[in-house]
Amino acid sequence: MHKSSADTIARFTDLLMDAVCMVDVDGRFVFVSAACERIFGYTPQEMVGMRMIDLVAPADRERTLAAARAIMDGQPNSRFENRYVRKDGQLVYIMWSARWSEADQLRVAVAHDVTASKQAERMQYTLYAISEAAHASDDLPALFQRIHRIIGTMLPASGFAVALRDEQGKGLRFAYHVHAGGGAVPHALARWLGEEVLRGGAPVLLTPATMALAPPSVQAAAGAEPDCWIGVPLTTTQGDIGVLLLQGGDAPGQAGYTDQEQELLTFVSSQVATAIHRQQLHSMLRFMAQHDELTQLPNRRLFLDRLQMALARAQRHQGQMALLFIDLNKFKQVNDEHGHDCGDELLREVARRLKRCVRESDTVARLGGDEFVIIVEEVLVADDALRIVEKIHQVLAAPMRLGVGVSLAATASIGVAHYPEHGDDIHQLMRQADQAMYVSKLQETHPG
Ligand SMILES: Nc1nc2c(ncn2[C@@H]2O[C@H](COP(=O)(O)OP(=O)(O)OP(=O)(O)O)[C@@H](O)[C@H]2O)c(=O)[nH]1
Repeated sequence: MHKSSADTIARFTDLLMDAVCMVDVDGRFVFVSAACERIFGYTPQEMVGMRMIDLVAPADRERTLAAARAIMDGQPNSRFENRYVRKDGQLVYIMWSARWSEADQLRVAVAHDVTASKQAERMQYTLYAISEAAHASDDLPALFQRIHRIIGTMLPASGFAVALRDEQGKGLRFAYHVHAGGGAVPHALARWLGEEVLRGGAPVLLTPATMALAPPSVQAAAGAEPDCWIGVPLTTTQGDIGVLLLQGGDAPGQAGYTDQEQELLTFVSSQVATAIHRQQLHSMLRFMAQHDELTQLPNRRLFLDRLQMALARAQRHQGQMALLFIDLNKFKQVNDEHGHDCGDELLREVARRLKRCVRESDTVARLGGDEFVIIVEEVLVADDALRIVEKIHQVLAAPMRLGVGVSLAATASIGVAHYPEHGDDIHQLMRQADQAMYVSKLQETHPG
């Protein structure tokens, strides 16, 4: 070709938005057009002579080499996609159109940067996945795990945490915190960053350069941890409900977070906040449907479920269990003499004391009025339940301070049913415990 027309073609090639590249049989760039600098971050002078495969994202190298071999075997490809690592460390998504020139022994290819549309696609997928997760999760821990997994596909992170405002709306409570290294306790830096984000109501990108913002004690506590973090507020229509924190990957040489990554996280954070808020409301409604409002103990419905499950467990393991029916004596008098509020406080205190008489795994429930029940699991001998009955009488006998100047002790009538001795279904056991309680009440009210 005449030199001046070759120069003209090269000039036009440089005007193209897509990059034209030529790669020799050894896989080295021998020509790249000007657009390469915009796409890959290297000047044409820097790129010529470099091995194409060295610029490809490691995860995409194997299939890129396979595609290059196929092209060199005479199979042109007009839609091959892979990712390159730019000079600044960012990933770019490229759609290639390439063919092999046998005469020149060169691969001639056009690179079209599809990063923006890939990111939009990814963002849409992420938003969709988060809203799916909100529907599919039964509780908050399950939702946090799903969100962690989804965001992990979008941004690298060695640590991931969700901190929510506590009930009083003042401090932060780490509701979820996972570190790739296995540690789960949020260290001082995460807590400080969370509080900063909440105070400012805006995202914070913490890099080695901005680390000096943290108080010296926090910097010292961070120690050798990688010090690149993004913190974004979780904002709903009700205001900021908490903070989402991401700690940079700790792979050697891994670049810290960028402003773009912070924007990305900020963009999805409102969807995350909505999902969490929705799940919080669900959990609250579920709790209200299953618990007694006054004492916060399980109500009759949850008690019946638990009893059914406890019985099934005992049957499966050939174990024993006990059911206690507890009815306060002369409770009406408390209301009549000291007022309903005082009666309420006594019921709350009785609930607290009953819980102290059994293990965490046992169930203390309020059936209504002054009637409580306890499911005691893994009973070894009948005496176990009797010991608990004794303990209940003791704890109720200690005076309870119920408001100004009122101090009362309570007494109760207690009936016990044992599985398997008194029946093998919940109705038989409940009948037995109720009758035993009634007998005890008669003895209390008509001694002798
Ligand atoms: N303060 C308060 N009182 C309640 C509540 N629910 C039921 N009560 C009252 O509890 C009292 C229960 O009355 P009873 O079943 O006769 O109980 P008691 O006085 O202990 O009678 P005995 O069991 O025979 O000793 C009633 O006066 C109810 O109005 C509540 O949530 N708060």
